[in-house]
Amino acid sequence: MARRLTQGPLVVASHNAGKVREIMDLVRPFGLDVRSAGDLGLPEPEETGDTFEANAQLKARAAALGAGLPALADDSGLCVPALGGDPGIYSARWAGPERDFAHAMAEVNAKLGDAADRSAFFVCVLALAWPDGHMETFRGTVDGTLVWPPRGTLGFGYDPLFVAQGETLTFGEMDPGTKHALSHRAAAFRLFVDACLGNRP
Ligand SMILES: O=P(O)(O)OP(=O)(O)OP(=O)(O)OC[C@H]1O[C@@H](n2cnc3c(O)ncnc32)[C@H](O)[C@@H]1O
Ligand SMILES: [Mg+2]
Repeated sequence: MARRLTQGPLVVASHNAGKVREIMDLVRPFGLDVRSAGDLGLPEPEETGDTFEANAQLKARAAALGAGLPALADDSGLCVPALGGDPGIYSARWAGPERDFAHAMAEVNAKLGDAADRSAFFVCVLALAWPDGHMETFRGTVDGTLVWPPRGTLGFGYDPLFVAQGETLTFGEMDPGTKHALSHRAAAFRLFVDACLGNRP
């Protein structure tokens, strides 16, 4: 049995504005009092793990200890089988310190070259840590293909490159509500809700 999150403040342990916006959208119907790590002035820990789980857990743990509150962290990325799973856990790092995703998307496309396999999937691991060290972890994925050139200005990160299976618009062209019906983040979030909130509207 997962530990339930009862009412009270929850920290969203991310410094990525796009992610924080999506997580706030997903959390809003549950009426939780949510604060972001940035609002609380929490530092951004170094992501030294070699899995999405390890990185999500270290971010959640650092924020829970820093704030003295339960904290939800998200570690996510784009995995491309033809590139051996890259950029994967290095998705943010491929964009460099400037977080230049035009550059990162061009890098993915250049490395793919004329590969026949343009399949890709997004992964999102959510980790919920309490200040006493308890942790719950959830993983969601979404399969799709990569287009070139990038399309759309909605979303963030690699969204303009990615068309989910069965769709025609990229995540960058979709309104947020449509992305939430399909995304890796929403899939992980549903597991989190079922396990830890249990009052899905
Ligand atoms: O660690 P935090 O502070 O949460 O922010 P971050 O941007 O560094 O986040 P990650 O370490 O998890 O890196 C994941 C990167 O993968 C990309 N990514 C994750 N989810 C995405 C999504 O829904 N759409 C597009 N790109 C996404 C995005 O570029 C992120 O920067
Ligand atoms: Mg990060």
